[in-house]
Amino acid sequence: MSPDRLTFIRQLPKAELHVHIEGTLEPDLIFRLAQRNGVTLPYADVDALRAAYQFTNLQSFLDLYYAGAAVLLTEQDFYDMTMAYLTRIAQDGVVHTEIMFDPQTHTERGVPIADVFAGIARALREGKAKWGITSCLIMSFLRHLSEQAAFDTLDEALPLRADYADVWLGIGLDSGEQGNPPEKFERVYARCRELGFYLVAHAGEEGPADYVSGALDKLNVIRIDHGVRSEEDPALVARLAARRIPLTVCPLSNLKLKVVNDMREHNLKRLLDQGLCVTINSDDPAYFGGYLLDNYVAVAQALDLDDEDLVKLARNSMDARFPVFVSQS
Ligand SMILES: Nc1ncnc2[nH]cnc12
Ligand SMILES: [Zn+2]
Repeated sequence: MSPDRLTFIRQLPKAELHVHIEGTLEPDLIFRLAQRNGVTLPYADVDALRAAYQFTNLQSFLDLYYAGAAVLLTEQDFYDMTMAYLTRIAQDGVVHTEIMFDPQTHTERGVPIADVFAGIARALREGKAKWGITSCLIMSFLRHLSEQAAFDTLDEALPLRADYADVWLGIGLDSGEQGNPPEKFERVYARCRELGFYLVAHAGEEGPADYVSGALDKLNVIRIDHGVRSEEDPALVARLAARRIPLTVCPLSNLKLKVVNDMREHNLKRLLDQGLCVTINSDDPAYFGGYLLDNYVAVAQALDLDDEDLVKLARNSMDARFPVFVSQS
């Protein structure tokens, strides 16, 4: 790509709406934190760890992702991870980020949930002061765990809400999709809705289009994370277009997890052309080979996107921010 085109994309004001903060842990930071915390890793060095990043599907990635997150133990660790991510995206023209985190991954290892919130929020507040990047948190439930475990996590987190009223705005649902339909979390989402959180959920990444309909109908989400398999149901596509339900699509993730075999086959442009509010996101940039700008570049090249498409994608990302941010701007 020409330097001018890259500058054009970098300078578009962009929001990142689908990133797992644990998925921003770069191998060198994993090793540094492991050393600091006395955690032994089953890899000799950074290169050996990076060499293990060969995924065949979502689960093969999740196994490594949860293992990598095991180096996170203290408030400072969560701060360092989040600060590293913000430092990186500040160079890419990202003006706003809505970050998912998985407290259950940490509390089950004995890490206090208060330390998870404190470290991430401290970095987000500093990131706003330093670079003007606005941000918020989406606390996500692991869908391979039970409904009860999600309720327990919510109960543990709620006493912290007042301290993080400026950042904790959303609820999400992630981890292994197959066999864990949205309906499993219908009651938890109903409670979160009563509590006034913005609701999102992963659906239609590896799971069927039915899971996207389920997330809309049973969970009342305002955005769909991924959603690329919606294309298999034309009535659903029409509904997503008519209601302008944003899809937070993650192209490099889809390629690395073999949701698509070749970026040239990605349906992002087809969905965009059908009037859907498609956005571009990085998902787990440390594992999938690129941050937000890299994702824009990868699809621009593979799908031959023109400037109008790129402006539309960036604008969609700003329009699809949580309503409180849209109304402020
Ligand atoms: N792409 C993804 N899908 C589901 N859960 C995830 N957790 C982190 N990345 C994920
Ligand atoms: Zn994701």
